[in-house]
Amino acid sequence: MGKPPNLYAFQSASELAPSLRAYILDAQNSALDRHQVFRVAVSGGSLPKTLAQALLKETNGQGRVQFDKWEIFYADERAVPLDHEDSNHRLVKEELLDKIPAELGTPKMFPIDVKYLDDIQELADQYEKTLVSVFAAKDSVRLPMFDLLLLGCGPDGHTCSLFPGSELLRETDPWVLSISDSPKPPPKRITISLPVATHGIKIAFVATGGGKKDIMRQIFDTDEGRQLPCGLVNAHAQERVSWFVDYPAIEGVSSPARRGNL
Ligand SMILES: O=C1O[C@H](COP(=O)(O)O)[C@@H](O)[C@H](O)[C@H]1O
Repeated sequence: MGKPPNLYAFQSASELAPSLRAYILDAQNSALDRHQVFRVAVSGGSLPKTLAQALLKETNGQGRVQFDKWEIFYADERAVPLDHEDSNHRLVKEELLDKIPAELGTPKMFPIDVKYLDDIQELADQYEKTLVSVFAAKDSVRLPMFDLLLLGCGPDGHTCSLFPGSELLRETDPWVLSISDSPKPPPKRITISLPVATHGIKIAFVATGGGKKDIMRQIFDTDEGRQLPCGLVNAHAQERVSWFVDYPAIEGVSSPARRGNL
C-alpha cells in the first residue's frame, strides 16, 4: 500500500497561496527538465481565484513562473460559449490569464471547440481528440499524463464534473466524458474521466472556506466519503495527491494535516 495523500492546512487562502506557488513551481520545473513543456489541467469554481493569488505575485527566491512553457487544459468545462458566465475558461481567463504580466509569458490554452456546443458527446470526443493530438495517439498511450492537475472539491464531494454516484465514475476507456444532467447547473458539461484525473504526475486539490468542512470530514474520516469522487482520487493516486486547505475547511477533520508551510 502506498502513502496517503498529503494534507496541508493554512490559516487562510492568502496564507496558503505561497505554498501552493512553491508546489506548482516544483511541478513546473520537474516537467521542464523532463520535456520542456508544463502540461496542466485546471478546474473552475473557486480554484482560479486562489491560483491567481499563488501565481501572480512575485515572491523572492521561489523561482519564476514560466507561463510561456505552460499548456493549459480544462479538467472539466460547461457546454456554453467561452465568454458565458458559466464557462470555466471565462473564469480562468478573467481571474488569471488576463492578469499575467507580459514578462511572465503567455500560456498556450486548450479551450473546448464551441462549434460542437449543440452535440455534447461530440464536444467531449473533440476534446479527447485535442488530448490525443498533444499526448500522442490513444493506441500508443493508455492515458494522457498531465504534469499537474489542479482540482476543486465541491461541497458534495464532486471533482471535475464527476458527481457522487454517477455512472461516469465507472468509465475506464474514454479520456473525456459528456454529461447532460449535471446535478449542479449548468446541466451540460464535459469532464476528464476518473482514470485520467488520477493518472497525473501530481494532483492538487484546493479547498477553502467553512462551506467545505462537512465534505472534508467525510472524505478524510469516513468510508462513505472515500467513495465520493474526491475520495476516489485520493484512493487511486495516494501520495501523488496534495490537498491545500484553509483552517475553516479542515475544522473537525481528524486525519493528520501538516499545518503551515510545505
Ligand atoms: O462545477 C464545478 O465545481 C467544482 C467545485 O467548485 P467549487 O466552487 O466548489 O470550488 C469545480 O472544481 C469544477 O471545475 C466546476 O465545473
